[in-house]
Amino acid sequence: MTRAASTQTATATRAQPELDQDQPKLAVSGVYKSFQSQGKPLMVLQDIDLEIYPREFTCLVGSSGCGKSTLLNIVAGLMSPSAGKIAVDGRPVTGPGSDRGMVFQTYTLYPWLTVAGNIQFGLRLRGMSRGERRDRVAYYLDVVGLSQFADAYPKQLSGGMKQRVAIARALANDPEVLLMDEPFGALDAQTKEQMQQFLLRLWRQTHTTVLMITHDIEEAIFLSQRVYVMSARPGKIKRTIPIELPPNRELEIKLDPEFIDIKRDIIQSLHR
Ligand SMILES: Nc1ncnc2c1ncn2[C@@H]1O[C@H](COP(=O)(O)OP(=O)(O)OP(=O)(O)O)[C@@H](O)[C@H]1O
Repeated sequence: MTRAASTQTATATRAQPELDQDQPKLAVSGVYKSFQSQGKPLMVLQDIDLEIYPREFTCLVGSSGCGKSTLLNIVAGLMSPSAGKIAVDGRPVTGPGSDRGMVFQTYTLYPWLTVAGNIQFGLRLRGMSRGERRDRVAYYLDVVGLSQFADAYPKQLSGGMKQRVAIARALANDPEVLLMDEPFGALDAQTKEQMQQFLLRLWRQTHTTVLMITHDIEEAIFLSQRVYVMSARPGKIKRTIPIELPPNRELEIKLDPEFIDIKRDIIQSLHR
């Protein structure tokens, strides 16, 4: 088999794994988190339970300071919970791991590496052969529409392009779950909408399981199958809202009465 063919096969295998839809890909059970603030405990998360199923795109919304990033950092293994458990495919999370890819709001690309160098950084650390790395980088550059920019440096890219590289870098490591913390928060309104369309198309192509934080309620509805609404501190899951819109969504759907009803419902939940 040629290398290109073997990459295509590997990619097809990644895109359509055997799935047990009854088993959550990511399970968060009874998570609490307190910090010490001015000598006193500050409870930030209280009894958080989440179950995210294979291929689901889910968003977490909540007011500023309610503990969204804290929760995502705990799921990423960057912080320990005060109580409770996290599991990916039933395996307990005890620290960071390649089963969870992370994309942050601020650009976290290595400025001294090219776009291709950034995407293959983790693959090199994992000891992947040069040929495999080259194929995988080419595949993900194509997926995010940046093949022409393989040799460019981050400073030569727009904000939206940098985030596409960050997403490609996370996906190239084949994570079981993609975690995103306000990935489009720093972009202007128009680029943000382009990125939402891009991310939805990408998700339809790869069917990665996603947990994303956003302040933007329209963004959450547009992208998700399910939206979790958190209460103000201490953050609890106040509501879980299934988004029963068609999977093939275009931006115009944001003007649809059904979309607006869901938005009103989420806003009222946040204010209640
Ligand atoms: N390391 C820390 N030590 C003490 N307090 C912390 C620490 N990290 C976060 N906090 C506090 O925990 C609370 C939740 O913070 P977090 O960043 O998780 O909220 P958030 O919902 O993501 O907010 P935003 O939407 O504004 O980003 C805040 O009051 C914050 O000040």
